[in-house]
Amino acid sequence: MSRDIGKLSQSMPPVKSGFWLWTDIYKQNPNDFLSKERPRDKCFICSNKYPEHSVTIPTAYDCEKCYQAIIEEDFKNWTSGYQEIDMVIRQSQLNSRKSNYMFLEVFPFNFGQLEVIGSGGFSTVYLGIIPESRYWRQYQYNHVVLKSILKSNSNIITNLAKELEVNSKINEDFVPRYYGITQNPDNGQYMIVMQYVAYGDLRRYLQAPETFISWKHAIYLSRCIMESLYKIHDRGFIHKNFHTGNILIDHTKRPLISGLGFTSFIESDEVIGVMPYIAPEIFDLKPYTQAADIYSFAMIMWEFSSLQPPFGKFAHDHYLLIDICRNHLRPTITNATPRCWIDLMQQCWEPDPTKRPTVLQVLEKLELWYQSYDNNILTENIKQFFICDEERYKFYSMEREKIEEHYSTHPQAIYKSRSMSYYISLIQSNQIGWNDELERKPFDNSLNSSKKRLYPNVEPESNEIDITQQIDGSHLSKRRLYSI
Ligand SMILES: Nc1ncnc2c1ncn2[C@@H]1O[C@H](COP(=O)(O)OP(=O)(O)OP(=O)(O)O)[C@@H](O)[C@H]1O
Repeated sequence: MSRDIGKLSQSMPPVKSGFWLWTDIYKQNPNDFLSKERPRDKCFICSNKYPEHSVTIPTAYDCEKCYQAIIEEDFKNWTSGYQEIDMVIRQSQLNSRKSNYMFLEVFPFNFGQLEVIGSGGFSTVYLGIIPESRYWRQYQYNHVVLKSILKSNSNIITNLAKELEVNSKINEDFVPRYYGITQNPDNGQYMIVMQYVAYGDLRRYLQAPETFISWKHAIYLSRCIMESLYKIHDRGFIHKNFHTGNILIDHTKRPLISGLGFTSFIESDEVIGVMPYIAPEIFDLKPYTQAADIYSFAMIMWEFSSLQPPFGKFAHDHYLLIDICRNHLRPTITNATPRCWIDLMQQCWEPDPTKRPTVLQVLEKLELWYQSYDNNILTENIKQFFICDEERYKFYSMEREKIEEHYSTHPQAIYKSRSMSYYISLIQSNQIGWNDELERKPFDNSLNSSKKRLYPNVEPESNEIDITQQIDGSHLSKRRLYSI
């Protein structure tokens, strides 16, 4: 998994950073291109004065006008085969100076032997080696990731162009870098070329044998995730498919948010996602709001507390969905969870989206806990995190077999994104309306039905702890909480 962490690419040319096109002028005579003899305050090609600074070794790239001209001149030398995609790539190259040299390109299909490293609901993900390029760019590793798009529809090219555009525009270090696009000549399939993120997705990271997720680390990761979500919401975006498979952990153990622009692959009003992370109102055809991402985050919080994916011991079918939407079933809270974490999580998974906190409110709490933890300020909350850490140690000191059993999921628990259209139509055919649903309902048989479908091998018995009393004001029916 941590293939070549820390091993930087050996193949970088010894020139300045940024967008660098291997133009003929450079290839034929690098000395001429990088001459020290030229004037340092104006462009040696067009004689325009540089805005404020003088440069040490003047190149054609120091002048905005000539920079654009060189890039434009090169447009005739490449194409993806589709004008729509070419336009997005061209724009990213023209903007690259302003966007911290984030640019897209069309790669020849030359990535060495590809190795499958993951798959999502709509894609297979491969690892390949850094390809040859017309440009120079700084890579973190010798590898890049190629993502093939499995779902084909009539708009595949438009959608691919949209995905590239959204991701190149975000241009922040909390998303994995998109490098461009390539096409496999054997089957004509298009693949997105992107940054290789060393530790893979958060779900995998949480369960890796070498990982120890202390509460402090859980708070740190949650805080970074919410910081990124804040930036996404602040720009008016909604992620819409926020789950631990879409959060990648880089070599510094910092989370990156992937899957943005993902919904562009979907027919406009189709709901796509992983059932336990989708806010219940979405199944009632309410519009996506930022509060839906907050609900998904509650599930991620639960995953940090239990070290299991939500509803992992359940089949992800319409029985579970009815329990979630109509009976407000939520994952069982483990007894090794600090009170403040439970409170925040419960606020985030409120059935009524208007009662959920905003991303900023969540972020403020996480920041406060992180700072207190880091500075050893022993508030009541922090003491609880310390106590719960002791339970963590006990969990991690169990035999690996038991730990694996804890992680195991029901064979019909599906953590890859898929269309929810079928389930939505079932929910819609149900007579219970959204407003009735918000009334506090007694536990009903349908909940028992999904309980019966728990994965038989992993149904916990001996270590059940009933802490229903601890859940203040909960409208949830009696829940059994399992120690980890
Ligand atoms: N840039 C990357 N670097 C390393 N691993 C990656 C990268 N992108 C994806 N992966 C791995 O491949 C898996 C599948 O990724 P993909 O984006 O196709 O699906 P996903 O994120 O699980 O989303 P979904 O199922 O919602 O489509 C991820 O969960 C992760 O383990």
